[in-house]
Amino acid sequence: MIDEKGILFILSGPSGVGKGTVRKRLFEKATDLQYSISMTTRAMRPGETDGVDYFYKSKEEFENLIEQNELLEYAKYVDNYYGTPRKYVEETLAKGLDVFLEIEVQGAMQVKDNFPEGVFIFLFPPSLDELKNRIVNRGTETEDLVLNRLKEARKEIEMMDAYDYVVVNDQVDHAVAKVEAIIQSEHLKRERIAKQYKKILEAE
Ligand SMILES: Nc1nc2c(ncn2[C@@H]2O[C@H](COP(=O)(O)OP(=O)(O)O)[C@@H](O)[C@H]2O)c(=O)[nH]1
Ligand SMILES: Nc1ncnc2c1ncn2[C@@H]1O[C@H](COP(=O)(O)OP(=O)(O)O)[C@@H](O)[C@H]1O
Repeated sequence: MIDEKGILFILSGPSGVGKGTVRKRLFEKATDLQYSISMTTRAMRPGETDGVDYFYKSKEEFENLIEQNELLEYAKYVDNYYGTPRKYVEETLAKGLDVFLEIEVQGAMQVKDNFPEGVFIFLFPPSLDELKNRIVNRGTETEDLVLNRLKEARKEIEMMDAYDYVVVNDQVDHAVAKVEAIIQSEHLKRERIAKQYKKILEAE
């Protein structure tokens, strides 16, 4: 059978590289992708909406979701849990729609175990100095945490080999264009495979 499921795209990379920024810009343009809204225990920030930016959960609620195997992956990040709802992803893919995840690296590696056929995109900083600048400028971390994040980033960058694509986030628009090109080329690849499969069937 030809796989008529949608494609799962995973955008990941070190903290501060610009995952959220690139994802938001992409979704201002792309309409065919379904963004999987994550669950989190972190507090809602001003301007955020429950069910739009995240589904906000208490620690107890989140731990229940883990126990009931409701999460495709989850990770602890700065003392808060973040996770991807399994049902939404599986059901949306089954409808033939593409799903897009924007998650940190530990979570992406768990998705890889469950969905090796997913398309894994690693967002890469132009340099470690620039990564540091972005973390500092974002202003959400103390100096100690910035150093911690950079140490983590070095380890995360070593995981790059597990990904299908690497996109340098030099300028947001350039990075978004590259992600769009990846999505388009993955579709073409699918179509080509489906055509070849049809030919083989017809020849039989
Ligand atoms: N593993 C995992 N990471 C997530 C998920 N949702 C968001 N993240 C990541 O969690 C990190 C923190 O996100 P957030 O609290 O919104 O703060 P940000 O640092 O301003 O983007 C980012 O690296 C996100 O990519 C998820 O469902 N699973
Ligand atoms: N291409 C870019 N050039 C300059 N600054 C950027 C770029 N992409 C993101 N940023 C900035 O870097 C900081 C971290 O971006 P963010 O999207 O929060 O990263 P992540 O989601 O990977 O932790 C933010 O202040 C954001 O505005």
